Amino acid sequence: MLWATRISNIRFYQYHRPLLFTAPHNFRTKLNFSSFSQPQGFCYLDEDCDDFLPWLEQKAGAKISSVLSIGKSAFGRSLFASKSIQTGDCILKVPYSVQITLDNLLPEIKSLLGDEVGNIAKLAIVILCEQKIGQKSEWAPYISRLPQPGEMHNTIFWSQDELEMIRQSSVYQETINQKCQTENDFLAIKRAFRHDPEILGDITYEGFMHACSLVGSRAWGSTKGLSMIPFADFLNHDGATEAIVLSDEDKQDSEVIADRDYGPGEEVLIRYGKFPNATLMLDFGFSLPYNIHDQVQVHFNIPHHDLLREMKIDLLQRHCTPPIKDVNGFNSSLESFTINEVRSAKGKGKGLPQSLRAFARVLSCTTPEELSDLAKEAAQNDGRLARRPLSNRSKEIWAHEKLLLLITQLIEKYDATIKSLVPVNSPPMCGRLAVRMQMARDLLSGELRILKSASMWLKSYCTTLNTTAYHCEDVDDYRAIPG
Ligand SMILES: C[S@@+](CC[C@H](N)C(=O)[O-])C[C@H]1O[C@@H](n2cnc3c(N)ncnc32)[C@H](O)[C@@H]1O
Repeated sequence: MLWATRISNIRFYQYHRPLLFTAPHNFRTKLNFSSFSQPQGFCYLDEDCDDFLPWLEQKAGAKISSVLSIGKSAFGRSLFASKSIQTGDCILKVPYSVQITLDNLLPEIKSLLGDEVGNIAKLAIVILCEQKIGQKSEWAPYISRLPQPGEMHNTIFWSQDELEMIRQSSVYQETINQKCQTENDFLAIKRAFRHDPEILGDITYEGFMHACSLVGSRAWGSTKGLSMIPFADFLNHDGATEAIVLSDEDKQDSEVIADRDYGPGEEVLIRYGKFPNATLMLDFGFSLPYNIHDQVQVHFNIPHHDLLREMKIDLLQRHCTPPIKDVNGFNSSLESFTINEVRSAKGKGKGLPQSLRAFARVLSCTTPEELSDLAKEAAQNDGRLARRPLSNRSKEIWAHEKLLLLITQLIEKYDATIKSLVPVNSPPMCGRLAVRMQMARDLLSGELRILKSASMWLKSYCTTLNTTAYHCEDVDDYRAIPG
């Protein structure tokens, strides 16, 4: 599903859709298995799916799983242990031959679609073609089990009023970008099929958007491209687990290895990726109440009234390393910065991204000489700009107080928005709105938590600068995370 590069910068965005990510099979040796069992959801077998695994195994001509059953969870279908599972057991193997990939695109359709149509859209067309032929489709038992539009909460389906709840977060803009991309793909497909109306001539934008969201939330990306992996895609997500979907090129299958023991009836979860709630909401239509991978995007501008604005922009651009990508491929570029939870306010541990602090130091310069000193210092070191504390204490304090002010303002806005969200149990709240409001609350409180941790760190740093003798080499070990 997600190898995620999320749009993170309104000015510099390019559209990369996250997809579930399969790791190569030998990745299993690196997993750090925990062996204790935690109680999880109980299994309510999904009788509608009794025939699903036998059908898929017959199609594959191979055993896929003898320890998992499809059941009902609080979040749609899910897989549950049907017998005891031990840490390290292979719990399912889905051969490539029963996965849906771009190879399933009919040649007459493939030849009509150019490169302007993305792979998610192309795989969505495969799904739409199979939906169109209904029970005659060789994939009917799978296609008929996919969630219906009304069951999905990806932010692309949210109304403008619902989106207003998350305007504060970067996911708002990302949703608009994703809608644009889907519209562009739809128009390109309509153009491609205009002379052959019998091929999906009746395709609607709503149907296409639904199919794209199904692919985005259930397809895995690997070296062999994008694939929908029936049965494995009934597994729900837990951001803390180590179990992921692995690809075995030699055996030509996708596998999952248990990262802990499970008792019969326990829900088995995997990790789709180390995704913050913003990504989970955009691409999967859910959020976690407490997400350890949460992060927040902040935007910082050089004011137009700054007399050195052009010089500063020029300097930053000359020293701008290629956008740093974190583990999920998120960008941290010139004026948009990704902040992860800052673990310690006491000088040790991870601090704010260095790129953000560097930006603030450049901003603090008031003469061309100061800017040129920063450029010289960068040339004498590793080439990166303003990574060391400024030699002038007041400027170093000013730069960090400026950041603190920005973060404090954001905290106030987040606080106000969260307070404006009506408690979920206050009637009359319809089901769909209640779910989306809770997602908005999870998202904003997670981002607020990150901002508060950054604020604590900055306050502590400024206090240190104000209260101790200033030797910029000493504060240099007040660690910041690379970025
Ligand atoms: C790969 S599918 C998993 C199977 C899905 N539950 C079903 O009914 O087919 C991914 C979807 O499951 C749901 N989901 C997975 N993990 C979840 C979680 N931890 N909390 C809420 N919803 C979850 C979301 O709707 C997501 O888009």
